[in-house]
Amino acid sequence: MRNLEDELFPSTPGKVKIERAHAISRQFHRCFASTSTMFLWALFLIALTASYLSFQSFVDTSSKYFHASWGGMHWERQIRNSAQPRRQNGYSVLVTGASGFVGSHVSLALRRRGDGVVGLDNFNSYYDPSLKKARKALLSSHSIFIVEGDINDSRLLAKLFDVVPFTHVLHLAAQAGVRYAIENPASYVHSNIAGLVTLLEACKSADPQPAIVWASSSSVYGLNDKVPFSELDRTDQPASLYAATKKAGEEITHTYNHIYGLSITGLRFFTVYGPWGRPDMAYFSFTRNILQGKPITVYRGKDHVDLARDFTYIDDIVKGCLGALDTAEKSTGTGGKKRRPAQYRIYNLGNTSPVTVPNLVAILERHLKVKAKKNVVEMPGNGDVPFTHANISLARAELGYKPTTNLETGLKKFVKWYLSYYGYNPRGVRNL
Ligand SMILES: O=C(O)[C@H]1O[C@H](OP(=O)(O)OP(=O)(O)OC[C@H]2O[C@@H](n3ccc(=O)[nH]c3=O)[C@H](O)[C@@H]2O)[C@H](O)[C@@H](O)[C@H]1O
Repeated sequence: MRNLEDELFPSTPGKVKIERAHAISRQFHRCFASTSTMFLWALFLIALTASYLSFQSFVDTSSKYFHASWGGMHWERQIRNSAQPRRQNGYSVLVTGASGFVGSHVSLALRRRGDGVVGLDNFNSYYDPSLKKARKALLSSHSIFIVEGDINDSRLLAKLFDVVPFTHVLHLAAQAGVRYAIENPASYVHSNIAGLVTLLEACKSADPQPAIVWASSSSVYGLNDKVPFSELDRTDQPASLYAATKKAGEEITHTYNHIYGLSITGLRFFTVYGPWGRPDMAYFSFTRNILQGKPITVYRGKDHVDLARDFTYIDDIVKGCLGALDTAEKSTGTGGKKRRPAQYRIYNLGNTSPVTVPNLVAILERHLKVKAKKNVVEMPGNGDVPFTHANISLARAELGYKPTTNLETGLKKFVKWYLSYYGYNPRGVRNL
């Protein structure tokens, strides 16, 4: 093999001077050419790296701007893990509103029995988001991943269905609260109408289409005075915008069932209460005020008639949700087209034993061992209805729904949780 020295100084005598000069010149050019090629390559690589980095930063920035905190391989892996059932024939359930009161409870129940759960929640500030974050942490400790995002985000929904073939969607994300609709009507339209339609659009296009169980409300019975409320009763007299959006939800879901073959089950929840509940609800805010020695406002109906609610304990509601998921048939559509009629159901999930608001206060006083400072006023015309009372025969027969917790027991459990979560501040309270 010839080495570099042989190349530059050939062994043939006579030609050596000229050839040597040519050889040096050729080699010099070759060397120069290869150095400049290398230099050009280096420049090219630097330019490539720089443009790749700036493209990455553009993607990151736009991803932050357009769809907050989702996307990427790690994120997808978390979604898949969380959705993975841990029992035979288990479900993969997308739970919207998973950091909410009912959503967090049902997610945990599903996970405990071995179903896969992925949560979706926008952590809005309708009430203290730190409570929602605490629920998220609880779910996280049970390996349930919650995506921070909005049901109005169609790209996010499409991505979720792309990553996981969800068998069921438990749709609980909503703008709740009856009286808040006076203050912020647009938020009800945004979540309960537009958000619902966006979610249904994603479900109809998903392959396979999931079966959907979603939260309607006892408020759809509005001003009805025939009790107990049965699913066949009229629901065309809503007393609040909240009720009207839930009623609209029932009609909208019917349309998607009819056109696209989505399997739909609507659950009319009756004033759900319990540990990890919603701070905007009466039993919760009364507890806070009673413990802080602040007055509570108790509404009273016409002719001094007490208001009453069919208060329903969270564990019973969870069983109702599981019963609905377990009896839901598959959706029948594919590629956005219905192949045959799909299941469409609506059930009351109540307790069937209404309690008046003054009685609710008396139970709280007993459990808290503190007397409430009551301020009784005429019910303002802000969306409230005088009473609710569920007929649950249909849910009992078809979902195996059987509530077992009365208000006395349920509030005892709530108070125990409240004191352990928030602690007890005896400043200014008066013992019974
Ligand atoms: O079943 C439902 O579909 C709804 O249930 C719940 O609504 P409501 O039954 O109205 O519960 P909640 O606010 O606890 O008021 C309870 C009672 O206390 C009275 N009430 C209320 C506040 C107050 O300051 N004083 C008072 O007397 C009030 O007049 C009422 O008589 C959910 O919030 C709602 O999101 C929806 O899910």
